[in-house]
Amino acid sequence: MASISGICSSSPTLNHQNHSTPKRRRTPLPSFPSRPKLFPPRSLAHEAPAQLSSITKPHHGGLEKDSRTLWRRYVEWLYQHKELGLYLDVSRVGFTDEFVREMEPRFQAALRAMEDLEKGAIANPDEGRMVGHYWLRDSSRAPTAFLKTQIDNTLDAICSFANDVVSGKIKPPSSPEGRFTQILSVGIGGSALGPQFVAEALAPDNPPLKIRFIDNTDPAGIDHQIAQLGPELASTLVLVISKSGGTPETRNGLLEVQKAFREAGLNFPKQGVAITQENSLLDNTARIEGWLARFPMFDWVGGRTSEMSAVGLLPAALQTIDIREMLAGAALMDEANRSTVIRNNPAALLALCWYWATDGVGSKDMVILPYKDSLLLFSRYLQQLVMESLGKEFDLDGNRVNQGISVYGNKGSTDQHAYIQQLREGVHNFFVTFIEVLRDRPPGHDWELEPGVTCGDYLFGMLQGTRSALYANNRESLTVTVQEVNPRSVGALIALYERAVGIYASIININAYHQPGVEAGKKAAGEVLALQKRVLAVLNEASCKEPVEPLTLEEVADRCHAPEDIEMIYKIIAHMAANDRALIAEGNCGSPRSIKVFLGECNLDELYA
Ligand SMILES: O=P(O)(O)OC[C@H]1O[C@H](O)[C@H](O)[C@@H](O)[C@@H]1O
Repeated sequence: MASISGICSSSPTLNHQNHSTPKRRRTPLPSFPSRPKLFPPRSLAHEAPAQLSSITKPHHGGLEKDSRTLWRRYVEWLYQHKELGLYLDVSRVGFTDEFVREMEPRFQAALRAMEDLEKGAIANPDEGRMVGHYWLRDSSRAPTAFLKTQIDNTLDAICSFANDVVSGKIKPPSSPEGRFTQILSVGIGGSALGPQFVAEALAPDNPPLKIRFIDNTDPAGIDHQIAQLGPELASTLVLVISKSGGTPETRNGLLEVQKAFREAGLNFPKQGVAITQENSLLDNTARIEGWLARFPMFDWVGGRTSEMSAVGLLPAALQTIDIREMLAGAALMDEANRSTVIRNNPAALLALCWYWATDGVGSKDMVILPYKDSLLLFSRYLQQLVMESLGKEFDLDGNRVNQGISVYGNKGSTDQHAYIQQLREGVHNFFVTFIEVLRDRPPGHDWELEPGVTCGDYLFGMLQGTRSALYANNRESLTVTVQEVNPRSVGALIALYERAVGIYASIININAYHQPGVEAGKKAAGEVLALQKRVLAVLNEASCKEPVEPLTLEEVADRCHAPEDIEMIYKIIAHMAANDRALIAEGNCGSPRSIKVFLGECNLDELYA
């Protein structure tokens, strides 16, 4: 049985007295008259970002290649958080001193805005909301006592519930094991990506409860998860996670899982947990149906920054991941990111490099390359955090900017056998962020597969070799180094990127905390389903005729009063026919007929042969 003491062992508040202010190590270097200019300075427009794209970045004919100069730059700019053991190396990004000087005022303004945000300002003006994910790891910073109490009580409830489940005190009503052995998480976007990343990074090899995810409305994917659970459905704790409580994919997943419970003769509410905003559709459903537990999400926590809320903390705690250590790591990183000195503020340093590398307009992609299997999902997690925050059509002044930075990557050295070829020699449309983990194996577990060389040495060599090879061909990179993958370092990494995105968003003058674009997609999906209902009604009516009245595609479109949607109508019919959807004929006109009767008339091969 897993030790339950490890879940929420340490004291609830941060041990502030040993918080060491991050120090920059200065190796005394031979003095030289002035720092070598790595690039001709480039003027930076201070106008609205709309003009930013007019900047013509000086052709990077070549980055500085002298090794002694690079060593000096490495030492000069290396950020170290001694207590976290986290380093940030920006030396392989070629920004100039002039660039840093020119950006200083904008960074000071961004850091002031971040300070206001943490004090409870309406930092999400489009939705009129505060932005409070930083309060989740240091509730003393919440702007009101009420919010602080909510945060603390929720954390205590999470720890208590998780301890009771893991210990078997809370158990499923009827399961051979007599305890919960599985977690089925149903959620999407920020209600899945954080829990998935953290599970992959931190779950023990044999956790007391193994987690799996339904994060889509794909029937086959849902069937696969339920089939893999098999009889263990009876000992599965189902977490239904949705901040809004109304996301269609999550709702569909819930309905499908509840159907599986019915068919297995199981009582879903006794194994269901809801994590959602209070009084949401999901919350009310869970309350009325008497689910096992409900945990709140707060409107001032966005989906993509919810890993330190119940969304991420409950699934992690149920896997015996030490969530208070995650929170502590994030809090230490938050503290470092409040420095007003750019070079002592790792999040500001990241944002500075992102701006330089992408001209402040996203001209290059962000390739995330953790050289550690357990961090495989970090890039998927960052895709939402970075792209849903920065990918915006308008800035805060209404200028059309079409901003953003594209993110991709998986893990090294594996990706060296996939796309690094293009990075090394091909189109130069990216910069790389290496995530380096110094410890290869737990102490005493290392093994030399050849004299003096371990597997981890190869991984280290591959990372360093790739960094050098890319830089030799003028490809810029950052390196974030942690000692090992543990709750504290994962918490710190999450906090580092949450803050860097927030600072960068201020620099480019956009709202990082709303997502208007996704509503458009949801609306369009609703229109397709509404059209499908009209198509079915038309075909049902026609199928009542004896003999069946075959309709042409045009006739179906006309009867749907949607002649302009003829292509979508064809796709709808083709999809339904591929799934053998029968027409449930209205009234009592015979047995249901296959929709294929109509597809014949609508077959493109015949129609437009
Ligand atoms: O947690 P939910 O309300 O179900 O939302 C799930 C996801 O839906 C949308 O895609 C939003 O853009 C995401 O930010 C959010 O994480």
